[in-house]
Amino acid sequence: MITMPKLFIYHANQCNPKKCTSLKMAKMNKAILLKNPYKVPKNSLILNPYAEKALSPEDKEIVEKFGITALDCSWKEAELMFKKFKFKNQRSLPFLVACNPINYGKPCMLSTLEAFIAALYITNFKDEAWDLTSCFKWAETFIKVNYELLERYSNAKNSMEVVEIQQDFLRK
Ligand SMILES: C[S@@+](CC[C@H](N)C(=O)[O-])C[C@H]1O[C@@H](n2cnc3c(N)ncnc32)[C@H](O)[C@@H]1O
Repeated sequence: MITMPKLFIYHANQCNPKKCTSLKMAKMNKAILLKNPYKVPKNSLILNPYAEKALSPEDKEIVEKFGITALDCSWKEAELMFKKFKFKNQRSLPFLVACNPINYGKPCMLSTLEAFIAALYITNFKDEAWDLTSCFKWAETFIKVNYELLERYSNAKNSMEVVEIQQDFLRK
């Protein structure tokens, strides 16, 4: 049985609504859309590409208890947005390649949907990660292309080991 952790999205309204993965997730009842950044649940795990600490399986408890939050904004505004709001449990995702049509093939610039899929997979909510792939046709490809890395990250003990796996992969 699937027990999807709560997924929150602060939606900054900077997207093309036809292509926005967050709006689709909300429409499919996979995530809760927040219009006010101050309503972001303060203990949830915040997906921040600029955070110093990498997400690891050690974060499973936070995810289970408080859920995951992403900030859906334009990549042009993203760094500034994350500086503006002070969140508690901020984590970056380790090296993974985007498979969404806008940033296809680019490392680390994941869509909100891909970021949630990766976070769930690495914290060992794998069935839940696969379940989210129903939102877009290309989402399954994201897991398939990154499968080896996602598996390795999901077997790491902690954030340090996740970074070691990433370094080892990038060296080769
Ligand atoms: C910048 S928005 C762009 C969203 C795009 N409009 C869409 O439709 O998916 C993507 C969000 O996903 C999360 N995200 C993406 N890549 C990430 C990474 N490498 N590490 C952590 N979070 C990431 C962050 O919350 C980020 O703000």
